[in-house]
Amino acid sequence: MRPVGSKYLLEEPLGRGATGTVWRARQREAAGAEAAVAGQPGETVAIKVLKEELAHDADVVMRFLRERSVLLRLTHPNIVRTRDLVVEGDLLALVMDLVDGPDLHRYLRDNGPFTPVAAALLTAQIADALAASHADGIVHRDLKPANVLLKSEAGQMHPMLTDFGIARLADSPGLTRTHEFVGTPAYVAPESAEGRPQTSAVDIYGAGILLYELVTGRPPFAGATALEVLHQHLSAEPRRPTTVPEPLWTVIERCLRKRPEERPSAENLARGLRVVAAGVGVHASPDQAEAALGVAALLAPDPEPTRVPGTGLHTLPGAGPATGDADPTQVLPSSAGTAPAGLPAGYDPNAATSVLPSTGLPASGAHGSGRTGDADPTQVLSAGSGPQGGGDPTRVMPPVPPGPPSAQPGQGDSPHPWQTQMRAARDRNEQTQYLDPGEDPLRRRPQRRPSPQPPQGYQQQPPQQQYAPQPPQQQYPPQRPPRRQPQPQPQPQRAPRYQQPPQPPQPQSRPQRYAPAPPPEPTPAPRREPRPPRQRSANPMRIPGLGCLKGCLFMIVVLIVGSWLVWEFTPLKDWVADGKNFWDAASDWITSVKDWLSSLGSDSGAGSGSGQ
Ligand SMILES: Nc1ncnc2c1ncn2[C@@H]1O[C@H](COP(=O)(O)OP(=O)(O)OP(=O)(O)O)[C@@H](O)[C@H]1O
Repeated sequence: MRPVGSKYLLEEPLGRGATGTVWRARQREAAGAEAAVAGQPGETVAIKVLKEELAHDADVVMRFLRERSVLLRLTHPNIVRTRDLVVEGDLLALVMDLVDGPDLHRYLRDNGPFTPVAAALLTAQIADALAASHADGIVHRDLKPANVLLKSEAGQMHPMLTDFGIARLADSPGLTRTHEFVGTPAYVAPESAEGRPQTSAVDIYGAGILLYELVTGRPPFAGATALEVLHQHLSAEPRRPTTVPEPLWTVIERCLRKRPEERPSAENLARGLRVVAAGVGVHASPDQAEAALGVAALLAPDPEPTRVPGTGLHTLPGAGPATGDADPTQVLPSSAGTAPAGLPAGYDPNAATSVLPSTGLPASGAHGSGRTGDADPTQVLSAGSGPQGGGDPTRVMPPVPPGPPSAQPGQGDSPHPWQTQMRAARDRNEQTQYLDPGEDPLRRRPQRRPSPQPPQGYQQQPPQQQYAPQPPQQQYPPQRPPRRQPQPQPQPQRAPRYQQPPQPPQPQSRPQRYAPAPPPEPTPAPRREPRPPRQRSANPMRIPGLGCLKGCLFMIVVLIVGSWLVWEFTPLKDWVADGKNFWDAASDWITSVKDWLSSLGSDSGAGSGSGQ
């Protein structure tokens, strides 16, 4: 078990996606005031540990901190609650409520399509969640069955939308660059595929695709490659399957309009779906059936859709201006339709969250695995590799500053406010105690960078410079346009007439704003003492195979040579041996010593003999 911060212990991985790995985890102690939910020791939670390249991206880290209050206050009965955000070293993690149940993608694969009534009611709840988040200024941008978890409650399936804000966090210039989009090909709205400005209407498009898939078992647009699928989003009209009742088709068709401004608002979608569910069931009264047939009147668009900041800066080559008025039937370049080399056959359009380039790049092999280890992959395709692809799909691309750096508060000598926050967030977490690397999947990662040093000032990265991932504190993200101010709106609790029991009222807002801590003194990271070089023996001679004997031999040789030199080159030999050379004198001494020893032996022998 691996600790995350001081409050949580990772127990087992539940699944892996494009942005990270989700773990079942346990709370060690109650979280601090900065968490949305303090929790109890022993409580089980789910923790999404963001991928290393995200955690290393300064822009993502800053956004993680900046959006923490937004993510933490987003509460709705159909949204998986984010309880806490953890920054520990260079690890970023979202602590969520654990949902005990399959995700919708897996459920659909195992159980087949839903009835029209069930599909409409389930999607209505997802639309409720979208309405709440859109009202709070948050667009999901990656709505798909894999991001809907099915919580079992009193024998009912309760859809819970998850991964809120993740697309926004992952949509970093460092990872995606501006001419790409984040999303899953099968669920990507035409405007996202084209790089036009995105609004909350992209989620309605995703909901339409999801609804189609719920009643038919497959998404409406398929293809051998991700780009073929994108091509269809842009140009193909969905066909109504015979099993889909007309009122439900009306809703699907309106959600799948190419023009975002023609799609209904999330709130109207939810309302329309409930009317449809009431009117297409076997127990529907004539009035209800009549109302369902007139559902189109309920599907009014959102007059003020929530914008996704920073989108629509670039368009596809040949895709028209980024004005939102581009011809919705305009298609991707012709390279889009081909299946470039290296693409695995049987591309699963449902499975992948992608960062796709705008021009002919294939969907490469998936790398993730779902809870069951099946093909529930996510992929991040490399950008700018051209139609041939072949780039490292998870490559961290150089950040592209949108313009010349403007003087921002915090730039210069004093730390940026987000740096202060990040340092404070890191300080809150205790040092990780590491497990045996073989047991800890988090440690089986490529070489980690040295721990970031506290900032001393803002270093502007030259735009053309090859990007070497910088410690997060040393870079400031480009400034984004201000987000729409959240408007706390009471979510009307509808009384569903089917299956779903009324939802208990939820506390709507709990704005736990993250209070910036006073800037701590920049303390240099403790330097590790360099290890002394390993010595295999105390003897510096290193004569292989001789061990400690070599030292003795060395000393004997030194003594002999030294004695010889003294003997030969000083008057010593004349004083003590009448001018004999060294070797003659030495042999005389040895003979004398031997004689003396033998005389000692004979004396002791005679002594013992006389004693008897
Ligand atoms: N809060 C949660 N409780 C229980 N299980 C969860 C929770 N969140 C995610 N999971 C499980 O973890 C798996 C992986 O989640 P993740 O969000 O990373 O996958 P994904 O949606 O396929 O990824 P991505 O959207 O990044 O491509 C999911 O399939 C789901 O089964």
